[in-house]
Amino acid sequence: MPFEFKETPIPGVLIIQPKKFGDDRGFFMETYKKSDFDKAGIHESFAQDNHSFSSRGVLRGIHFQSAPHAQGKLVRVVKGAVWDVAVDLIEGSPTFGKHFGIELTEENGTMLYIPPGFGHGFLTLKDNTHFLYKCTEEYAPESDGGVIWNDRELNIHWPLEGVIDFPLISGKDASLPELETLR
Ligand SMILES: Cc1cn([C@H]2C[C@H](O)[C@@H](COP(=O)(O)OP(=O)(O)O[C@H]3O[C@@H](C)C(=O)[C@@H](O)[C@H]3O)O2)c(=O)[nH]c1=O
Repeated sequence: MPFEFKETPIPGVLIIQPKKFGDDRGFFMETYKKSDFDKAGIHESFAQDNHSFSSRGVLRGIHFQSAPHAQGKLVRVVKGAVWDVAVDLIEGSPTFGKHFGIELTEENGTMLYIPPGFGHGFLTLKDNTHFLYKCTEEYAPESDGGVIWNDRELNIHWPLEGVIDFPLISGKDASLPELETLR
């Protein structure tokens, strides 16, 4: 199989390592294949592909879309590096409020699958970071939701040291509510 799927401490969140075929020209890799993802338990189909570009120290998140537009996401970095975080925001989940973080870089090519209903955010660790992701549902701004990046209860350790003193965030993200409001 051209992918290695690894479980994380949060059921449903998967680390996916694609296999790179390098040669004199560069490399080739598959980044999504329905049959292999199905075998690994990812049965959702994807409806939208996104690409964002950020300078170093940008923090986007923590975002989700609520039902019926909840989005599963398959995320990766093609240039630069991020600290990527998935947060379980599924009501009644035994791991509600728990998060998983991982470094995704141009070099490691690692991908993360974040199930529908989860929150997602990332901090860019390098300048000129290009972030690509597939979503299982289309953008539905009326279903937009989020949690503030530095929520005390979530207690996410964003690796800001050596990157930036305070992350660059959008006005929208600066006014996101605390986790408590989702209960
Ligand atoms: C997400 C999105 C935004 N937009 C528009 C709305 C707005 O004018 C502009 C920027 O939107 P945002 O500020 O929401 O972009 P951004 O902060 O990059 O939002 C993204 O953050 C990461 C963490 C995610 O997980 C994504 O699902 C998405 O929520 O792009 C679309 O047209 N389609 C989309 O799918």
